[in-house]
Amino acid sequence: MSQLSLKQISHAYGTRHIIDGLSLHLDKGDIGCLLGPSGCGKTTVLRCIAGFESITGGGIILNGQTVATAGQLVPPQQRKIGMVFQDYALFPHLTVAGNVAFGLHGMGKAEQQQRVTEMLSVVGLANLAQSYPHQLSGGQQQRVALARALAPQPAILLLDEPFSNLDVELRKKLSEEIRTILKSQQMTAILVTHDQSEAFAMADQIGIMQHGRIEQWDTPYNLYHRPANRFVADFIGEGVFLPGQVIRHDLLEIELGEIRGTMPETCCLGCTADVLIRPDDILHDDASPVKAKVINKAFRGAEFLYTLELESGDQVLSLVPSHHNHAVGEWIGIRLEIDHVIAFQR
Ligand SMILES: Nc1ncnc2c1ncn2[C@@H]1O[C@H](COP(=O)(O)OP(=O)(O)OP(=O)(O)O)[C@@H](O)[C@H]1O
Repeated sequence: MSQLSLKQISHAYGTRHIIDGLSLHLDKGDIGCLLGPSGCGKTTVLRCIAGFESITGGGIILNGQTVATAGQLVPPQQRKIGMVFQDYALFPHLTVAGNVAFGLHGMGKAEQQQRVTEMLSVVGLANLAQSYPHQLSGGQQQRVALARALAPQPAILLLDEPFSNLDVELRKKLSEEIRTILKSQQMTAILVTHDQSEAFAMADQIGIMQHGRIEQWDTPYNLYHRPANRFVADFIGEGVFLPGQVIRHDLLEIELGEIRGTMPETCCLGCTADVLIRPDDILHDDASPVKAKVINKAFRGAEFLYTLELESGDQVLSLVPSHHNHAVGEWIGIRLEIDHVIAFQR
């Protein structure tokens, strides 16, 4: 069942067009994410959904109700929206329980207390109900903020860079935990971030934004393996583009060998295409006749990410199990093992 639809929405600050005919759709219980470079308009989209900004074109439909069109705006407090921000925004003078109860006015005392207990148990903080925010860690404070936002059972939850004040390890853990909590509540949510691993850990659908538009709205898997254009291919994951000759409509040749797969229509026979090579497409293989020189290496625990120079001078990346510890300057054997072609016209 559809919970949120943005239909060709536009927004301008004065004469500056920030959002330009942007559409997306979420069903109930879906977690969406807007991911893109700084300034592309992610927060502005969130503010339009919340009702803090009006739109200059298109429409926003939330839970079956049109909440915004050009010139018409349902005020934020009538939209049943929950929000979680990066700075937690907890009330320092209220206990954890008091913070969670804050949005529950209009409810009987006993019912309110029951809801607070239930939400604190959902976020795993039942034992901290009487603590104050300053007595909690950053991750715990963010879970209180989440419980507070979920308590009034909003139609949708908006999360604006919710983990950016936390260290990398905690971010990863908390994004997985919060996804589990949202799914357990069947809560529809939109997350804004510029951290790809956060987006991948949390979202069912991700919109890659550039200049106020969504370049591709898709699952994390498809964004990585089937990027719709060069911008998305560049933005998502790691990799390099190598020149390739289009030999047939289903065959390309690059320096490292032939690649089979369906070519995009824009790549004509005989043309040179730019072929995306991910680090997991290049395997280290001592027996391979193809050699490459180690230019750089980054230790990642289980793996090294090697930057390798081919004979032509072009560079590729390769993820290699970290017990293969080669020195910079060394030539190592590599083999191309690529599942499908991602190529764009030059
Ligand atoms: N209140 C405002 N008045 C004028 N321009 C604004 C206002 N808020 C944002 N902008 C501009 O709108 C553009 C989009 O801003 P927005 O905050 O939506 O981007 P973002 O993708 O969320 O960026 P970031 O990742 O850096 O938070 C930016 O160029 C910004 O300078």
